[in-house]
Amino acid sequence: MKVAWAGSRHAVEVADRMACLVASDPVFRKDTRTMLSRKELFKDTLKKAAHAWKRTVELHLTEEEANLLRLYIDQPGYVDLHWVMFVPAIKGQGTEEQQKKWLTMAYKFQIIGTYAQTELGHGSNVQGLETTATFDPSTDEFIMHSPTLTSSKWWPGGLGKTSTHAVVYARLITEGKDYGIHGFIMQLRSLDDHSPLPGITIGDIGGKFGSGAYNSMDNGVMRLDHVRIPRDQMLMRLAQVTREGKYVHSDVPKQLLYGTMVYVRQTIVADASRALSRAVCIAVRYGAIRKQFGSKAGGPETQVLNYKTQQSRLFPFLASAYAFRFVGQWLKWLYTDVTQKLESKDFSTLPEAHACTAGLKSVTTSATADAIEECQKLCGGHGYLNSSGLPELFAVNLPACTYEGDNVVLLLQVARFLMKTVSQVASGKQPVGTTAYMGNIQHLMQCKSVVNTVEDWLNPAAIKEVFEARALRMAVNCAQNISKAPSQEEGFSELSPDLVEAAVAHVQLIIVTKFIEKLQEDILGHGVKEQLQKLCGIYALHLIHNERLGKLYAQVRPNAVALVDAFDYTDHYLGSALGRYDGDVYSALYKEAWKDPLNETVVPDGYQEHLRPLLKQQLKLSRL
Ligand SMILES: CCCCCCCC/C=C\CCCCCCCC(=O)SCCNC(=O)CCNC(=O)[C@H](O)C(C)(C)COP(=O)(O)OP(=O)(O)OC[C@H]1O[C@@H](n2cnc3c(N)ncnc32)[C@H](O)[C@@H]1OP(=O)(O)O
Ligand SMILES: Cc1cc2nc3c(=O)[nH]c(=O)nc-3n(C[C@H](O)[C@H](O)[C@H](O)COP(=O)(O)OP(=O)(O)OC[C@H]3O[C@@H](n4cnc5c(N)ncnc54)[C@H](O)[C@@H]3O)c2cc1C
Repeated sequence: MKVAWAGSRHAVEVADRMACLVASDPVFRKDTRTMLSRKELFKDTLKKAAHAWKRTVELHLTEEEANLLRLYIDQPGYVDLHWVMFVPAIKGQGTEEQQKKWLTMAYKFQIIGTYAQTELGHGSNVQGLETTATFDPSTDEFIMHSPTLTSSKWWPGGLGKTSTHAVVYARLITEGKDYGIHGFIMQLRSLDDHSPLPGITIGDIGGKFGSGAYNSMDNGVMRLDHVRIPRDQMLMRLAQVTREGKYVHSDVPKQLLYGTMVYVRQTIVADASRALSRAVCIAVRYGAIRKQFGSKAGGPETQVLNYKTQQSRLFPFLASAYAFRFVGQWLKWLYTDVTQKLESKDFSTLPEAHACTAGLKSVTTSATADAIEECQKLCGGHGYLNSSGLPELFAVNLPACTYEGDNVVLLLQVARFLMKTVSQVASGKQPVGTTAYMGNIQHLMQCKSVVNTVEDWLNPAAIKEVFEARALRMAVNCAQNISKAPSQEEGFSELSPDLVEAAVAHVQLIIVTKFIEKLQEDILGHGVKEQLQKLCGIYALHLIHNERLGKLYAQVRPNAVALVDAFDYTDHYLGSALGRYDGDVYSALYKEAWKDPLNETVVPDGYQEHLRPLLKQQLKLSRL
């Protein structure tokens, strides 16, 4: 099962090696992270990132190994933005010459970069950004400027205190005309003493949800006061400004400006499956240890994992973790395929790639945030302790519903794509890829489910048809209602809640389909495929048919712990007293409690000042 989860034997081996490297290095300790002040936590992040880089160089780690090392360190920081956004933005939007110049420095960490798009006033509406880049032909430079308070860059990770450079998104103005949003490489801080360059005001935007968690990241604010940069620091793969100031657009679609976001959304699906699997791992393992109430008087107490209510809340998450993992692996393939097509100037699959990455990012991160919260409840009181690992896991993954595109905004993008596809089908065009099912419109609009018995629900063809019919009927229903509105735009706006639901149904169909396709592959190991078939059934059916699932849950229960062991997480990475591999939960919880700074003294700070006078006063009152 570890191989099925990781994707290959090689993937299991590398992940194991990197996880153990991190777990055995004292610099990467994280058990007291939630007790650090913001300043201490930030410094700890700098230390870990520098140490990770040192180890990467010393051990000559490959890119795959270095990425895993960063993942298992498990502490958000500026390096994430550098590798996940800054480098890909230059790769996707820079010319070959620009890539050579900037990536050479970025790959050696001679510069640290971030992705500065969002502003105080606009995040979702990228076309509404206000920062300006005005070309000055007299000096062959762009003047980068924040004209209003709301144009302040706001949120970019690593911007606050660390980044030396950024890809900054700004409105390109030349020859008096506004050509809209484009990307520019800017140096922000001196490479000698790290002070901001003239005209740049920069800082951290402040503490965030939860303790520890995302507070390790210096999300930043930046204002630009007529800062000049050379013309060749505009990213010029999609469009160029000539020496004379002429704007020239390349023959590539302008949506490629959003390409970095497509790339990152795809990686976020993998992050979501990982976060969900960690929460499930903690809740399942703990559920096997925690006992509450006896079955008969004097008999042994019941493992809480044996309660049917516990199973019906928890096993859909276990199934979702596997479902998201497999769809994430497929999405990575889709992204690679689209990138290869783009390189040979075939842009036909771009809209589908956008819809798939946006939709899957949205559905998987929303489900993951909800599930982590529920896992906390599934662990009872102990789940609420920081030492369970769940509060931090929740706080770190909650913003994934917002960053890289608000989840509702992204689902509306999927809905727009679906409405276009429905109208193309109506005019006789055969849809392809993940919308191919819409071509089967005659049948799917009328068909009745072939399901008669409980067992029929486990037939993959039946499940798939149910999901196809549901998604198509919801999309067609929306399209029909939009066509009755005074205008397309008004109809879309009025029906947006229904459109979001239709988009979710389409995305869930993709997830179910990819799980079913995974089961058609050769899967090694005795009983592994059978377990995955049960999980696939649970994932699909819990979305539509909750009542009949009890039997499947009972079949999964004997292997539940093994199914989370297959995620192959070290105790260090899981970071949870409740989810420990050895099950020694109570001594771990007890030991963790003593690490709290409040326990440094027996009598707390503040006793003399506040507690004692209060108690003395009560003493006086009682004497009265
Ligand atoms: C302790 C644990 C440790 C864990 C470790 C952590 C691991 C770290 C891993 C990872 C780190 C990641 C850290 C996170 C970092 C976060 C970074 C950010 O947040 S960066 C900002 C993102 N900002 C957004 O995403 C804005 C969202 N808004 C948009 O994307 C757009 O503005 C949008 C789509 C909402 C509207 O776009 P329009 O204003 O141009 O309007 P329209 O008309 O809708 O679109 C025009 C056309 O372009 C297409 N389009 C839109 N987006 C596209 C795209 N991306 N690709 C292709 N086409 C696209 C559309 O389909 C439409 O096409 P037609 O004209 O209908 O054919
Ligand atoms: C932890 C974190 C890290 C981040 N890192 C970066 C970074 O490195 N670089 C960067 O540039 N940005 C970053 N961001 C910013 C992030 O990308 C934006 O917050 C995100 O795109 C959402 O935009 P917004 O904040 O403007 O939300 P808004 O768009 O203001 O959303 C507010 C509400 O309005 C709703 N809404 C908005 N538009 C519509 C619509 N058309 N129809 C229906 N409902 C709508 C949304 O659903 C939401 O409920 C980060 C954000 C966070 C939280």
